[in-house]
Amino acid sequence: MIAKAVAVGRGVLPDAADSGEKMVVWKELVDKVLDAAEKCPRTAALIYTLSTGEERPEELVVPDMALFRQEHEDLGVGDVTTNTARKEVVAVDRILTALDVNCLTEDAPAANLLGNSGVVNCGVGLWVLPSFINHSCHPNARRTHVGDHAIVHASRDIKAGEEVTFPYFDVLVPVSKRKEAARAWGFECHCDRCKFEAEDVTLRQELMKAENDLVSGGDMGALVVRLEDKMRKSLVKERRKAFLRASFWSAYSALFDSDKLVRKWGRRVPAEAVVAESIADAVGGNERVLRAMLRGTKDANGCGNRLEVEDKVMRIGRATYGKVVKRNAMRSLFSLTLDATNNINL
Ligand SMILES: C[S@@+](CC[C@H](N)C(=O)[O-])C[C@H]1O[C@@H](n2cnc3c(N)ncnc32)[C@H](O)[C@@H]1O
Repeated sequence: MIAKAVAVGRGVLPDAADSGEKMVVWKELVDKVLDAAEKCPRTAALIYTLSTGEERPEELVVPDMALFRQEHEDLGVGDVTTNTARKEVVAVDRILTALDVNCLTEDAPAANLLGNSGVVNCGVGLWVLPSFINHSCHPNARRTHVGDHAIVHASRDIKAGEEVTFPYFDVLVPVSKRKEAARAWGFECHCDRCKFEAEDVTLRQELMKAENDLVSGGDMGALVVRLEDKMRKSLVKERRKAFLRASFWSAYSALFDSDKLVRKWGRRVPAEAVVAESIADAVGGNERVLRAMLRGTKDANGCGNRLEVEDKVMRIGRATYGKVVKRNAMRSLFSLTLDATNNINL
């Protein structure tokens, strides 16, 4: 429990009700991983394939996929990877850095957490194959956690040969914020969306002004109208429009959240569901986009007839929670996503 601390201010103090509670989840995970690596050479070999975030790109060897297959257990690990076979005793430091870089948390922007009866543990875990998934600000995948399972699924259509990517951090923010977040991870993001937003000379002035206005507050409706006008006049293509709408998502949602702003600016901006749909097509579905789509489709403004609306909502639902979720379960998820009063009847 949080209480008045012995030293100063507040602190965490256990009371009788906390007996048996886990104190340090991370340590338990580390102990389990080290134990598994000591007992099982294949597990150790798998963990040694992971990046520590410190290698030069040319040092990163593409692992033999045979290592990821169950039947590999019978083959003996020594002849499969070159950089792991020598390790007889587990390299604790190596494993700790790999865990730091590769552990997935359930509260990450790319994750949904299902089946915990509403209790969010924000747990941490290591899943080796998903650990190879890189970040993009134009991501195409998310994951859904159910118990110990991490299900990786597409959040928009993926072409054959296109790299599967997660958002490691919130991508519904402007490019400078995303650059900061990538730096905290220790890399520079060079995805197509970042390149466009950082380098487009026609839009540079407008985007800088919009970012400043976003920080300083003010009328978010005016910001959105200016951005939409500029994109229309500069003949910005749909995909790029969607990138910018995603970057200034907080301004769009502030506008759509306010009846006053909708009355003032509503006729000069695309409908909420249209914005949500374009963002989902470009950066994948997520709960915030889904919520906007559900709310925006209530008046079906610019979204087509009822069947088309249903189809679009289901598509973003599948992008958010995965295709494995059945229609009835999806309805329940929608009602959890929206508050009960806004519930839409699909
Ligand atoms: C979970 S690993 C992803 C797989 C990693 N690329 C590998 O080869 O094992 C995370 C690390 O990958 C690198 N990374 C991920 N996304 C990146 C991106 N968009 N640009 C540059 N490096 C990235 C960073 O070094 C990051 O710390």
